[in-house]
Amino acid sequence: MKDKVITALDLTTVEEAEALVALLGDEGVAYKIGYQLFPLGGYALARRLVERGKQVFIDAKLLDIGSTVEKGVRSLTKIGAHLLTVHADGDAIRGAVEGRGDSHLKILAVTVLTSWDQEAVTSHGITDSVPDLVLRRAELALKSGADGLIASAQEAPVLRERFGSEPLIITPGIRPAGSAAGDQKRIVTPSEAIANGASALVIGRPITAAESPRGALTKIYEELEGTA
Ligand SMILES: O=C(O)c1cc(=O)[nH]c(=O)n1[C@@H]1O[C@H](COP(=O)(O)O)[C@@H](O)[C@H]1O
Repeated sequence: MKDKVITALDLTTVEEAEALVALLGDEGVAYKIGYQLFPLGGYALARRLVERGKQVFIDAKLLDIGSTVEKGVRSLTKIGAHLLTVHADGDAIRGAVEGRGDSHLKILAVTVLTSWDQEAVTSHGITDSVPDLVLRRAELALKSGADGLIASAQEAPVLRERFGSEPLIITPGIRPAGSAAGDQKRIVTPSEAIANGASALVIGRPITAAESPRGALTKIYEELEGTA
C-alpha cells in the first residue's frame, strides 16, 4: 500500500527535501522531484534516493520536438529514476520512449492538468469535454508507446474502461477530506482515487504543508487500508 503514495517534494531547497525524507523515514517509499529543485541539486537528490531504494519520479513535463526529447531523456536515464513525465504529444512520447532505451524508466503522459477545469479547456479553443480530452490524449500517448498516464482520478474509471488494467494511471489532485484544494480543480480523496482505478497517487501539500507530515502520510495509508 505504501508504494501507492508518491510524495511530491515541492520544497524550496534540497536540504528541506532531505529533511522531509528523513522525517518520513520508512513510511515514505516513493518521491516526486520537480523542476523547482533541478538547478538546486535535485538530480543528485534523485540519485541518492534511488540508492536508498526509494521509487523516484522525475517530473520534467517535457514537450519539444521528438529528437530533442529523445536526447534529453537519454541523459535523464543516468539518474536511475523510475518514472518521468512527458506531455501527451505523439512526437514527444515517441522521442521519450526511444531515449529511455532499455533502461527501467517508465514514461508517463500528462493528459490534462488537474488544475484545469472545463473553462480552462475551453479557453484553449478546445471543444472537448474534460473527460473526452483526457481520453483523446491518453489514446494518442499510449499508441505512441507511453507506459502510463497522468490524469485526475475523476477520469480513472473511463480510462480503465477504455484501456484496461495495463497502463499505469497516476493521479495528482488528491485531497484527503477537509484539506484545501488550492489551485487544484479536479480533486479526489485518496480512497476514492484507488477505488476509481488509480495505480498510484501524487500528493504534495496535504503532506508537505501538514503540521505533522509523517502523521498526514500515515493517515492517508490508514484511509487506503480501508479500501484494500
Ligand atoms: O505531473 C504531475 O505530477 C502533475 C500533473 C497534474 O496534472 N497535476 C499536478 O498537480 N501534478 C503535480 O502533482 C503535484 C500536486 O501537488 P499538490 O497539489 O500539492 O498535492 C505537483 O507537484 C504538481 O506539479
